[in-house]
Amino acid sequence: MTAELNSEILHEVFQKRAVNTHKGDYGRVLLIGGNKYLGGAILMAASASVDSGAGLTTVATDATNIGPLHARTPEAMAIDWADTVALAEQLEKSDVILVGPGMGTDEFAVQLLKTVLFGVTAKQILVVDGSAITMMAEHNLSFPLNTFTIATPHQGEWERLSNVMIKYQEDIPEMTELQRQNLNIDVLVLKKYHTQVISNDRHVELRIGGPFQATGGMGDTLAGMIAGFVGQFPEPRRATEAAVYAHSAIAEQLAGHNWVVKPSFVSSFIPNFIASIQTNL
Ligand SMILES: NC(=O)C1=CN([C@@H]2O[C@H](COP(=O)(O)OP(=O)(O)OC[C@H]3O[C@@H](n4cnc5c(N)ncnc54)[C@H](OP(=O)(O)O)[C@@H]3O)[C@@H](O)[C@H]2O)[C@@H](O)CC1
Ligand SMILES: Nc1ncnc2c1ncn2[C@@H]1O[C@H](COP(=O)(O)OP(=O)(O)O)[C@@H](O)[C@H]1O
Ligand SMILES: [Mg+2]
Repeated sequence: MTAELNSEILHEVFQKRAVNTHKGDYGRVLLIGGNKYLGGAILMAASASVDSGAGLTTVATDATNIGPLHARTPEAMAIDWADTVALAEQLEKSDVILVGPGMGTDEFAVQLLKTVLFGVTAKQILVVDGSAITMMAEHNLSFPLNTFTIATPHQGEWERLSNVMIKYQEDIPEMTELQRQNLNIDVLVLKKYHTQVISNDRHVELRIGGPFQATGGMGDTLAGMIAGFVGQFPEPRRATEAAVYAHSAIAEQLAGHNWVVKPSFVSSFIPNFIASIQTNL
């Protein structure tokens, strides 16, 4: 049976920060996404990364999103994703790269995704979400072999990627695991009511959270949290599990007095949530 992902993961992953550290010790995170129409997705991922505690967050996005990003999250840096020189420089120096939120699936986005997939190295961690997953499926692209890769599809995206309808996979966890291996995904975050996190050493299921999270941008926020967590905490499998748990734990707390929990509201409570666990360490 699939084990439950519970709050123990937070105590396992969250670590006190040594006093003599600096921002370079907490992850250089590059977030790639947000076309002219879906800029909000990458803005939400950016605030989630910053609020998670990533040391440095940089966003590569359509030029139209840069002003709004700076107005909303001045802590994040930005480049125009059409600037190939700046993009190559950021791709090289980042520890964690998230690609996909609000990226769209046009020809420019396909080429940009290919640049990322071919450009990432063994020293980096790649998080693939949203439109990037859809493009991987539509264009039969492979996840990179030598880079630790985290994929965060919702059920619709997972069906596209795995080519098997969810209803045939639901009762056979081994089937999902086989697909994960075949696709060369190191951590699969299969998002739904009771999200599953599947990696080579364990398969866990989230049993918190609820329909108050069923609102656009909730997954973009989770993707930014995962990027921020794997950038600063060791062991990316466990850090991903902690992000998945914290994301829904915060939403559940806020749902006590909110009918729907806005994704940006979740982000704004991440520092408070981590501190509340930290004080118990
Ligand atoms: N503010 C912004 O900028 C926002 C930008 N966004 C960005 O938009 C891009 C497209 O992402 P997307 O998820 O919105 O659309 P898409 O890839 O077509 O998938 C939907 C299809 O899958 C199906 N489906 C089945 N199970 C499902 C499940 N558990 N959860 C969800 N869907 C499920 C679903 O079925 P149906 O609803 O018909 O039942 C439907 O057929 C992506 O880059 C994202 O980052 C959004 O985040 C919104 C806010
Ligand atoms: N009914 C629900 N119960 C628990 N979690 C949910 C529910 N509906 C959505 N979520 C969570 O919200 C997030 C939605 O992700 P996604 O569909 O990618 O959103 P978006 O792309 O709009 O940001 C996932 O983490 C998912 O598990
Ligand atoms: Mg999504």
